[in-house]
Amino acid sequence: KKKEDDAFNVGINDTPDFQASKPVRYLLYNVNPGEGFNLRRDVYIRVANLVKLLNDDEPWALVLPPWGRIYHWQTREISQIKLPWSLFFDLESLRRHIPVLEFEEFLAVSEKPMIEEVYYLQRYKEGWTKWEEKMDIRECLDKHGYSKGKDSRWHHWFFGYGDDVYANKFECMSYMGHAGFIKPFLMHNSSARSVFLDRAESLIHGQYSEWSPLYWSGRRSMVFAKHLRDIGDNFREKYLGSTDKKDKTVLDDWTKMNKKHGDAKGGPYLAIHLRRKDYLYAHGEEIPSIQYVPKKVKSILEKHKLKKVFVATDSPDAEFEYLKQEFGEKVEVYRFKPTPEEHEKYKDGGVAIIDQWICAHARYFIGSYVSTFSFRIQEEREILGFEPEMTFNRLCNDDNDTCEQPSKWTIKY
Ligand SMILES: C[C@@H]1O[C@H](OP(=O)(O)OP(=O)(O)OC[C@H]2O[C@@H](n3cnc4c(=O)[nH]c(N)nc43)[C@H](O)[C@@H]2O)[C@@H](O)[C@H](O)[C@@H]1O
Repeated sequence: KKKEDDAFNVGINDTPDFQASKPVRYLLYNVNPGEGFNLRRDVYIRVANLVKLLNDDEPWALVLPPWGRIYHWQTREISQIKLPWSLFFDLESLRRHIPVLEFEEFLAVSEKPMIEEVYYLQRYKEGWTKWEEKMDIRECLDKHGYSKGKDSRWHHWFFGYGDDVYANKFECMSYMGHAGFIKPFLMHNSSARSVFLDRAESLIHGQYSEWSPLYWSGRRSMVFAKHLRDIGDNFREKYLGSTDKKDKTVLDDWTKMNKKHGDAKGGPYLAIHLRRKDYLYAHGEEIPSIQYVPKKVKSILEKHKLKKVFVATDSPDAEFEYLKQEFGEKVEVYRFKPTPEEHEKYKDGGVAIIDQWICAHARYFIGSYVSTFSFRIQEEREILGFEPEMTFNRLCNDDNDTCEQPSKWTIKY
């Protein structure tokens, strides 16, 4: 009990008095295995805000799902499972929003490596014709990867911890609703100390969408880990002539930041996120081919009197070298390459975050069509206080220069 309270109390400074009398409960979750890193970040905000709402009535802590087995993390030479959130994010900042703990911390405060109840969220078998919020325990519809052993325990991969960790109860739940809609169920239909919601992407934002201050509180709390920010900052200073003081992008405790559009100036470079690889199949018709990129970017460089371009991309080196050539000698083109030690330590996920961080500090940013990787950069720039015109941009395909530009999801406090 003592250990549990310690885990809950880390960083929480507004715990209402009545909570002291109730033992903390733990919410765990996971997302559809096929989803990428940046959609997972969005699902975190939904679940975090559910925990925020639960804490209005009783003490709950969110157990952070270890990172691993993400389709896009393709560097085979490095191990990329059981990664803690502290590798990518600043836990102190997350804890200024809600109580969180790493999965291994949860195991350490648990008497047994056991999760009491698992609910696997799924669709309604009969489909739906009108949107209404509802939830029902139902037969399982799809392959879910949980199996009941002879020991009556439920077994699963559990982020790579499945040899030890098990669940006592497993059920499928058809669910249609925003994240907060499951709160009464968690409070009144379950008394489990730990509840695991699998396929948590089924919980939608609802009224707590990108337009709401609550969304943005969750989003603002997702500050990148300092070791990654430092690498990005060093790169900015060394190659792009960019420092926070000069560029007016100084980061403070997020709960104290309230930047206005135009407060941030950004470094003297244009950044572009060029999503390639599987994107060419998924959205090939909406993005330009490599040789068109410089043609489309040059006029923007001239307009903003910029001579440096930073490229964040998942494309192979040869494609980047080709792009560099196409820009010609007058434009300096950069890409971030980690040292082997940095790559080993911070993984593909960390390298991608460094790319996002450098893009977030550019004077002008151009993203890729509907990429969640680009969306998260746009949000970072909203937090820093850039003019929306310098952020919500994308390149059209080769035959078009007047395609629809990204929606301006501006920050709300
Ligand atoms: C086609 C769809 O695209 C969706 O991706 P999209 O929203 O761009 O964004 P993500 O869901 O983050 O997935 C893309 C992943 O590819 C890598 N990646 C992409 N761009 C860069 C980059 O500029 N630098 C670095 N270092 N890495 C990059 C990175 O691992 C990133 O998490 C996917 O979530 C869906 O599963 C599907 O694949």
